[in-house]
Amino acid sequence: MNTIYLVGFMGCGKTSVGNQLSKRLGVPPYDVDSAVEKLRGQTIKEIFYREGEEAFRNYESLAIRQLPLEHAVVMTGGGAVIREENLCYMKNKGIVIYLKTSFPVLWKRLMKEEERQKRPLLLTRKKEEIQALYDERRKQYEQCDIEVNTDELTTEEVCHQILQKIISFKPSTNRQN
Ligand SMILES: Nc1ncnc2c1ncn2[C@@H]1O[C@H](COP(=O)(O)OP(=O)(O)O)[C@@H](O)[C@H]1O
Ligand SMILES: O=C(O)C1=C[C@@H](OP(=O)(O)O)[C@@H](O)[C@H](O)C1
Ligand SMILES: [Mg+2]
Repeated sequence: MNTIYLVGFMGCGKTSVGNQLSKRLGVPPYDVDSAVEKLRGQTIKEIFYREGEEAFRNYESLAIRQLPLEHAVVMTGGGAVIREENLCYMKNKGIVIYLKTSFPVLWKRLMKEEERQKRPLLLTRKKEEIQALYDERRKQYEQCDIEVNTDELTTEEVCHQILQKIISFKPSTNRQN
């Protein structure tokens, strides 16, 4: 089985759906944020505050390349696609799935205090700045292989749609090995 990479903005459900999907497929889940935390022995929040976002992006890019290339579900962080080379790498190695969610729905999910506290960008930027980030990143997310709109779906339903869509997915012939 090709590795499945989940991408999309913070709060679209990559971590929750990825955990369910990996169970359904009987393969391990790899959350890139968790891999970075393990690599550095600090939380994402601590890394942002102590070392800065650029350092976090370097660890994130490294973690994506250290994960297995087969039989796995990989949940990226929302900013993993900022670096074009990360998106190219994932598209080349596996199937990239975009969990598409409208900004008002994301905002509602992210404003729960426990969700907000986990995400340094939400603690340091205003709503308009986060919306601008969302608009800016959309172009990158839209280059993925498969899209699933999560607005009206439960995480189980998102998982089900992914399973249906990957059955008929044909990888492009210009992949590089
Ligand atoms: N389809 C969904 N419907 C309702 N709530 C969701 C859905 N997907 C995720 N959530 C909730 O949104 C929050 C963020 O989910 P998470 O999986 O951490 O997203 P991500 O990893 O993409 O940032 C969690 O509280 C989660 O339960
Ligand atoms: O969008 C981003 O830049 C980030 C998203 C987070 O992951 P989730 O998308 O899982 O929240 C995490 O990687 C970090 O806080 C930065
Ligand atoms: Mg996550």
